[in-house]
Amino acid sequence: MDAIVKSFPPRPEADAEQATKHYLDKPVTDRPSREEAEAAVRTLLRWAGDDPEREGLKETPERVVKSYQELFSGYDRSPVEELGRTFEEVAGYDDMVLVKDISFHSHCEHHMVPIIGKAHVAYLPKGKVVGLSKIARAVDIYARRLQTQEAMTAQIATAIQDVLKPRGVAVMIEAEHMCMSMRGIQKQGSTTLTSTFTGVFKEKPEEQVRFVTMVRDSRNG
Ligand SMILES: Nc1nc2c(ncn2[C@@H]2O[C@H](COP(=O)(O)OP(=O)(O)OP(=O)(O)O)[C@@H](O)[C@H]2O)c(=O)[nH]1
Ligand SMILES: [Zn+2]
Repeated sequence: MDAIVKSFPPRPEADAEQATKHYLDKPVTDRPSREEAEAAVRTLLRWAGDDPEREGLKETPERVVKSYQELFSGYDRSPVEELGRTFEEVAGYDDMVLVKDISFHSHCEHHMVPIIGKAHVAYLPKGKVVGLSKIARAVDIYARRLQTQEAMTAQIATAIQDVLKPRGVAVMIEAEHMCMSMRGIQKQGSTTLTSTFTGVFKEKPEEQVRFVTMVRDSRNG
């Protein structure tokens, strides 16, 4: 927790509770050196039963560490910062904004194998809107961390609710977990659906229905 607090200074106006939430938006841990990370990959290669010194694997630890930097780049980026760039000139538009079929690749925190899916994110604006790409960026940042689907769904909704303060947020994620298809129970093609609602979406079931219908309709169309 100390490392987290030090790494991400609070905005001056934030009170203590908000500030804690804000830090958690961008977790930071004490990182090993690149050399230590490469040594860990060599250990795993040996654990898998191969020889890290053979020609084809010589540069693999370096490649794996580089690819981890990309696959887990979400730890170095802040969804709150991305969502902070809002604008108000939308001619009074205050109905649902839905960004659907945002494809993502994540990794499950239990097995560190891929979760591949799509996120559908909607909000009901109150005064201000956010650039559409910023919603997809927020999804991407959370996806590029170790995740459970439930946590990722909640994190996206909370970030949009906290930063944009809209009348409500709806998030639905559908994903395939490779830890269920490649190993373990080995069920290919099963999809997990999660959804979460805040504000008006939470209070009014008809708004939830409208969200789900729009997600489905846009898919069929
Ligand atoms: N709720 C939830 N579970 C997940 C997610 N990703 C993976 N899991 C599950 O996490 C569980 C971990 O179960 P454990 O019994 O601790 O680990 P395991 O022996 O590898 O489990 P099996 O996958 O059943 O072989 C499994 O049931 C996975 O299917 C996720 O995003 N959400
Ligand atoms: Zn898993």
